[in-house]
Amino acid sequence: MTATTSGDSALSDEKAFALHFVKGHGTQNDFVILTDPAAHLDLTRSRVAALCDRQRGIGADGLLRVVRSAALVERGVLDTLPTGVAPDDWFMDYRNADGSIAEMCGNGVRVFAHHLRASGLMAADRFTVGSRAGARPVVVHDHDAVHADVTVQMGPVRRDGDSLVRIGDDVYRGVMVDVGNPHLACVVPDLTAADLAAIDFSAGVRLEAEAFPHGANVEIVTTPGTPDAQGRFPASMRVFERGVGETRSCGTGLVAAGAALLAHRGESEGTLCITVPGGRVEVGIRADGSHLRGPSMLVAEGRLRAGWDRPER
Ligand SMILES: N[C@@H](CCC[C@H](N)C(=O)O)C(=O)O
Repeated sequence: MTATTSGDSALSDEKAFALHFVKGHGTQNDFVILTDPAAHLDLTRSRVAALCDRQRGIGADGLLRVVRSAALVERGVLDTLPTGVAPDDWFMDYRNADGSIAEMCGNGVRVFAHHLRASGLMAADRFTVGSRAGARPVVVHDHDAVHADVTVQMGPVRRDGDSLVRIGDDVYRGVMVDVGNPHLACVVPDLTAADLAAIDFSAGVRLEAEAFPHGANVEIVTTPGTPDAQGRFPASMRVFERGVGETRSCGTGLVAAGAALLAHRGESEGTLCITVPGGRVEVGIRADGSHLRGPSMLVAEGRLRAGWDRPER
């Protein structure tokens, strides 16, 4: 998987003057969306990091490139199409705020699907979004130009044993969960909402390197409460994302937390309603897959100016 390097594809060339972007978020996990069907943009790590920087660029937790799946293979960005992804599917080419590539982004898929519907790139409410972790079927329950309610089928959830993370002087034990990307989901008995809010992520998180050779996202979660009228277990979560830092929500992290919460109850299937700093999302875990349902907002759009990524004079 390599980035394209041809001279006609730089984000800073004359074509970039007309490069349109949309800014959106899913429970305040925010993204810059660039529509680039034929994969002409050269998304180098430093350009993505500059664009996502909240001082130097537009600012976001991540970047979503809207691209035809086949184009990524033709341009050498992907070696082959991931499982279940068809050449004509729209592909969410996801990058973290530091410019690194991640396999999947659950909130990103919700916002991506909303953008496809709101922009007219997709005419149906049910379709499949390609990701590096494979095909992700979505349902856009309702939408307008700004708001949407979207369900994403998040695929299999694999629990891989236990590990720990150090945050400041505290040690949290958790379950290693693979949702296409790696997570350590720590359910902390007796943790109150106030305790959760008081956790200090400012010095980052320290994982066991042998458990996560490629790093991981870390979720700290309260134990599940009494089910609501729809039978959904409530819980609260904060997350520290690989390649980003603390974010106000993380869709794959919510699914990982859901699996860990159910395991904590001695169960393998169920539905949860998890509160994060940026809002509330429904998570369902079943033997044959998982889902994430929640809001998406598209809040702004604009154009990048040519030369935006050149150093200051
Ligand atoms: N915010 C995302 C996850 C994005 C990728 C993650 N930071 C990683 O590196 O795995 C989500 O909503 O799932």
